[in-house]
Amino acid sequence: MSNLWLDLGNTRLKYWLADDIGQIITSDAKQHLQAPAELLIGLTDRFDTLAPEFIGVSSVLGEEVNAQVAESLATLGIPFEFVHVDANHPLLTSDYDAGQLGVDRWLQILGAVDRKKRQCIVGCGTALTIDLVDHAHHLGGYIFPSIYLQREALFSGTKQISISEGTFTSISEGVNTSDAVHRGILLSIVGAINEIARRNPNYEFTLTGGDAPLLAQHLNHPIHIKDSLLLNGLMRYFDQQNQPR
Ligand SMILES: Nc1ncnc2c1ncn2[C@@H]1O[C@H](COP(=O)(O)OP(=O)(O)O)[C@@H](O)[C@H]1O
Ligand SMILES: CC(C)(COP(=O)(O)O)[C@@H](O)C(=O)NCCC(=O)O
Ligand SMILES: [K+]
Repeated sequence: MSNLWLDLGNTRLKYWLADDIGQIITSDAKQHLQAPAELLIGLTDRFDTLAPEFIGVSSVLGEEVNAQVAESLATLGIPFEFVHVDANHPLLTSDYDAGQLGVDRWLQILGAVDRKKRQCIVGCGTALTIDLVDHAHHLGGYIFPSIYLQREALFSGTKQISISEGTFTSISEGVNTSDAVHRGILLSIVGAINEIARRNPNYEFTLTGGDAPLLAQHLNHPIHIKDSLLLNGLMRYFDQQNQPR
């Protein structure tokens, strides 16, 4: 008995194949280059051989793409279900507009939620999200452009800044355009997360998403990195056996 869990984000398609006690058998993350349904078709042979009994899907790609993805999944002849935010879930309540909250943010919170804790969940994906959860009640949060989106915005929004390569490794002041851009962008995100931590001293911080390891290096307080938080949320949502790691 195995299940396939899909996370369709704005940059990458992630999938995990897990057994019925939530142990990961195989997983992968691929940039879908704005063609997730086509990428999925390319993966159907792999999914066929993995032969899951069920496919749980998280997608923030909108109804049109979701319909294409559903069409690709239907060719597998395996039951599948897209997750929708449940404002009255037994494990989690929220002040956020349930019709607007990204299902990935909601599942990341569901994957971490602990009613004995005050938690800050930071999603480090195409958009960077910060969500505050007080004893299993979601207070709300913030959305920022990721470091890459910020660099693209500077590139397209200015005449003289044509920086499109480079690494985000320091928040010390820069002495050339490329360093000033990369350090300024990194500082904007790291500074925001540190400010949220300063304002919420007794919150436990958990980072997830592709950029979590990069950002974590520059934070000046203890944090947890959990790269399978959304997966935990999917398994909890579909009521699979899994212990929060
Ligand atoms: N322009 C880019 N150049 C290099 N890597 C990028 C770029 N944009 C995104 N990425 C990488 O893709 C990953 C996106 O993280 P992920 O959590 O999968 O995002 P999402 O869930 O939004 O698809 C990150 O690891 C990030 O480093
Ligand atoms: C904020 C997001 C774009 C993050 O998505 P991601 O970076 O994981 O691709 C996604 O959660 C989303 O589309 N949210 C809808 C708007 C909201 O949460 O208010
Ligand atoms: K968009």
